[in-house]
Amino acid sequence: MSILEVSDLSISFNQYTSGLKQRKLNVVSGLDISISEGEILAIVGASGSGKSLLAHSILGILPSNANVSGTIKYKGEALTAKRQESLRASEIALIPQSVNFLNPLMRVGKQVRSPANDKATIKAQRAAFERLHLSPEVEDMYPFELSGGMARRTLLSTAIVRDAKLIIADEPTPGLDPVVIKEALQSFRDLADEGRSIMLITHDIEAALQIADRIAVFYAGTTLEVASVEDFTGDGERLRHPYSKALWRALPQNDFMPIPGSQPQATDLPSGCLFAPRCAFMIPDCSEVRPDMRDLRNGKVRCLHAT
Ligand SMILES: Nc1ncnc2c1ncn2[C@@H]1O[C@H](COP(=O)(O)OP(=O)(O)OP(=O)(O)O)[C@@H](O)[C@H]1O
Ligand code: NI
Repeated sequence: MSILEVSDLSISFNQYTSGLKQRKLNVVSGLDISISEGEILAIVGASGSGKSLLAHSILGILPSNANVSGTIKYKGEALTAKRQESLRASEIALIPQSVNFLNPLMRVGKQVRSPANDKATIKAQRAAFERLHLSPEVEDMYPFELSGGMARRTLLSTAIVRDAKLIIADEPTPGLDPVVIKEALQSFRDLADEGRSIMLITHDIEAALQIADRIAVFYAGTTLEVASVEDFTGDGERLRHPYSKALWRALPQNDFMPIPGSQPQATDLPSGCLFAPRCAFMIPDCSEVRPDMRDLRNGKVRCLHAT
């Protein structure tokens, strides 16, 4: 069963331009994803493709000038603002993109346990630190004393102590050395194998492929494909969307050929398929119709002629 289901999510921002004119900036449109119990869904996509906004909309922490439409269901029930607030403190944990999220004035052990500070929580915090290779002294440190890797592991231990059921990790590995990345990724896999669900947001397809079950490929605020990890193989012949194939081939161990062109801006989205202007397989229809997400070979794709 899906623990989280996002359907047809769109997010726009009201912006004032010169002369107090208002315009609506559509940054996410028609986005669909789901995560099952014990599953790791990786979200990959270029900077600005809407990954963090998806995370923030699930948690209900978008800025006040955001307009949201579509449905987000957690355990089969719609996530209302009230439910989001109580789940944020219990079952759903965000490991934010910025480590500035840590309170600079509070010792990290206390912070990880907060708001509880009873014996059982102290025990759980110490066990989580041990599990993530944070030595006992770290408990009494302040955030400025932590390295980037330690800060990220501290944030992850918060989710473990709280026994979160759904962990949303937004870029948990940038700037870490390869050994630490490997360890951090393995801890995500272990947590999923215990039955938790994880949304892993990353630029790093190779990292995602090491631990995820499925990968959602984001582009210009929508999902172009959802594929299982096994589909990323060979020349990319099992992938469905020309963009996912091109991303796969652009990896260093493959052809290492970048995709010409760049992702369109929210102010200037093409009217048909969002990828059409860069697509080597584009036909005239592609610039007229925005393709719906459809099921294809045990995955999903948003492309008129993917087979
Ligand atoms: N408060 C806001 N007002 C207007 N536009 C915004 C706002 N927040 C985000 N955006 C725009 O929405 C788009 C998606 O942003 P988002 O942070 O989700 O990207 P991302 O995929 O997480 O990128 P990155 O990989 O760089 O973290 C971007 O183009 C961004 O400029
Ligand atoms: Ni982001």
